[in-house]
This record gives sequence, structure tokens and C-alpha cells, in this order.
Amino acid sequence: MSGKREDVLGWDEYFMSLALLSAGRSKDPNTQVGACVADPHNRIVGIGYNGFPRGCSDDRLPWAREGAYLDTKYPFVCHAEVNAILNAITRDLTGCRMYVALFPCNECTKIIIQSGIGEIIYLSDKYAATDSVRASKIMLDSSGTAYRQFVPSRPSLTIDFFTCRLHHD
Ligand SMILES: O=c1[nH]c(=O)n([C@H]2C[C@H](O)[C@@H](COP(=O)(O)O)O2)cc1CO
Ligand SMILES: [Zn+2]
Repeated sequence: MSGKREDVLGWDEYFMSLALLSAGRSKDPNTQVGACVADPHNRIVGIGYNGFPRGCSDDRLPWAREGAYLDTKYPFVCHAEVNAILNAITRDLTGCRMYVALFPCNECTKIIIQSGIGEIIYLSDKYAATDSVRASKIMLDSSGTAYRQFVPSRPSLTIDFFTCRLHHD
């Protein structure tokens, strides 16, 4: 009996929570995505969320989903996964894991594979029926890149700034 605290966050829970916290920075009114890259020593090496490119004002570009292509967010927004990789402290992410709130699209998947990331842990797969996500899975399977859904062990975590503590159910 060492008396240590046992009810600590697991590694998956920790990194997925960081990804979700990062998503809290996204200005996208419909889908906020966060991504966090962890290395084999469980060090955070990169983190990001979906947003417009650096220097592009969030007030000048559109956040719409529908309409003429140039009137929507789609040609402009940088996906969370790409931002996490570009923000990483090293270019070679061999053996790293990516925690991401939403299953990566095909364009992000190419970049994830090329960066050396060996495993994706995702939360939502709400676009599973799209050709983009189907293409992602084809590339992941043929490259031998692992992916699995995060299974939470508790329903929620709450940051309580008043008590300076993290609460959970
Ligand atoms: O893997 C992803 N990563 C990511 O950051 N995104 C971003 C792009 C958009 O800002 C938003 C998706 O918007 P919507 O669900 O309204 O189509 O999420 C979207 C995906 C999957 O499409
Ligand atoms: Zn993407």
C-alpha cells in the first residue's frame, strides 16, 4: 500500500481530453475538431484544432456549410489533424499516436500516414458513410496504420476552475 492516488486519468483518456479541450478553440459553428499527437514515451508532441490559416481573419472568411463553394468554409479551413502535425515539435512522427475527435478525412489521412504516425484513436465516426472516410480506411488498411475508437471509461470530466480540480462522474 503506497497510498498513491489510483483514480488517475488513463493515457488514452488524457490525450483524448486534450484533443477535445483544443477543439474548444475552434470557431466552426457546426463541427469542432481537436487533435493531439503523443509520442511513444507519452509526451505531447503536437496539438491543434480546425480553423482558418494563420493571418486569415475568422471574421472575413465564411463558416457556412452550403452555397457556392467559395461562400463555404470548405476551401479555407485547415483540419485539426493537419494543424496538430504542423504544430508538432518534430517532423518525424514515426511511432506516434494521433488522438482525434472525428475520424480523419482522406486528405488528412494521407498526411497522417506520411508523417509516420502509426495509430489513430478517434471518438466520433459521424461521416463513416462518406467516400472520404471510406478512402481513409482503404489507405489505413493498406499501409498497416492502426485505428481504433476511444471507449470512455466514464461519461464526463469537468474542469472546475473554482476548486482548481478536475471532477468526474
Ligand atoms: O477529420 C476532420 N478534421 C477536421 O478538422 N474537420 C473540420 C473541417 C470543418 O471545419 C469541420 C467539418 O464541418 P462539417 O461537419 O460542418 O462539414 O471539421 C473535418 C474532418 C472530417 O471531415
Ligand atoms: Zn481532414
